[in-house]
Amino acid sequence: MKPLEMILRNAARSQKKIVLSEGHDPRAVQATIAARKQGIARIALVGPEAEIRARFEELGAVPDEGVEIHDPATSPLIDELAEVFFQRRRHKGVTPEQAMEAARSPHVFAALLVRTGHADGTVGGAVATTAEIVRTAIQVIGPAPGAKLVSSFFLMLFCQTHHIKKGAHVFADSGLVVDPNAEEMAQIALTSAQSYTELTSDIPRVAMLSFSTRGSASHNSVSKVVTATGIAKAANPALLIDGELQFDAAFVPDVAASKAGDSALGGNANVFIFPNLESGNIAYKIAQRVGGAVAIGPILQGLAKPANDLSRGCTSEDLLHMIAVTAAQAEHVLISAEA
Ligand SMILES: CC(C)(COP(=O)(O)OP(=O)(O)OC[C@H]1O[C@@H](n2cnc3c(N)ncnc32)[C@H](O)[C@@H]1OP(=O)(O)O)[C@@H](O)C(=O)NCCC(=O)NCCS
Ligand SMILES: CC(=O)OP(=O)(O)O
Repeated sequence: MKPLEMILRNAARSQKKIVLSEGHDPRAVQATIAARKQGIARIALVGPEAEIRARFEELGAVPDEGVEIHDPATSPLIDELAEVFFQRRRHKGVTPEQAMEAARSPHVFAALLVRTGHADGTVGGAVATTAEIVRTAIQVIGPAPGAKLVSSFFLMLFCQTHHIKKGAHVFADSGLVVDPNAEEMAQIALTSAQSYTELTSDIPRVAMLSFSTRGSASHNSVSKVVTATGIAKAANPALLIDGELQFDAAFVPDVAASKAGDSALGGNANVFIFPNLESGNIAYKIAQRVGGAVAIGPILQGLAKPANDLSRGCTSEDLLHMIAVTAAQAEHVLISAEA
């Protein structure tokens, strides 16, 4: 089964409640209608109620029983949520009044719904910037137990006829950590490998990317990738990981044979770890806009509960896919908690 079909099918089976923090955006309402029609998830839309209802009317639809609308301005949950925010941020000098003001912001309200168990995961960022969505997720939901670094990845689906290699690939970090040091790059690799397995049920093959393969160039940034690879290998000796490699040596078996004949990846990596956000963000947009890949993300990893971002250039279909991915992550949070 194709990875996206599998993710959509698993989401439909789990029936999670996913919050969209930009509930008034036409793409959010379109994605809600599609998610309900395909039975992918229950949806909570956060935003001004009148505007959200107007969007449904414009689309000739009405919210069904699987859709909740939460208007922070009138919500009966606001006191409970503001108190939770206050308790989470009082050590930073936040006052109860400031907590109430923060809780009325749709992104904070949505993250608080997840934090308090009123919903299973949240999606925003079709309008807001990544920085706003990520800061809210870190502050309200917080890192998973034992996780030091929150990072992000794109699930890249190569499914066009011209894609020689089809299937799901991970590009990380393409959305969040701007300039990771070696320790952080190793952490991104380890978490991304785990995310790949969670979403595809497949074995991760991790390439640590650089502009150099096996010492073909020498520079501090190349050394960083070599060190990061060593740290990740030491932390998880069973992980199939190699670096430093250029993208062609990680993706094209013939090039791998000539540039890195000893590589255990053999030019068949499926998880690509970029040395910094510049390369990761630019690479995903080129693969999407020139290469025709489906790009789902930025998917956040290392959080206690799922909270995901979008590109402001996203379509309602991208949002639908992100709802399904968020539901899949929520299912894994549940499984880990039960284990
Ligand atoms: C995500 C981002 C906003 C965090 O930036 P920041 O300036 O460090 O944020 P702040 O200093 O306000 O930190 C907010 C909190 O998050 C924590 N934090 C920041 N980055 C973190 C990370 N990667 N993992 C875990 N915690 C993190 C900080 O420790 C801080 O915690 P505190 O408030 O409890 O002290 C920043 O990394 C960023 O702008 N990234 C690029 C996003 C972007 O533009 N991407 C391109 C488009 S996708
Ligand atoms: C992920 C990303 O690049 O987001 P945006 O396009 O909104 O900046």
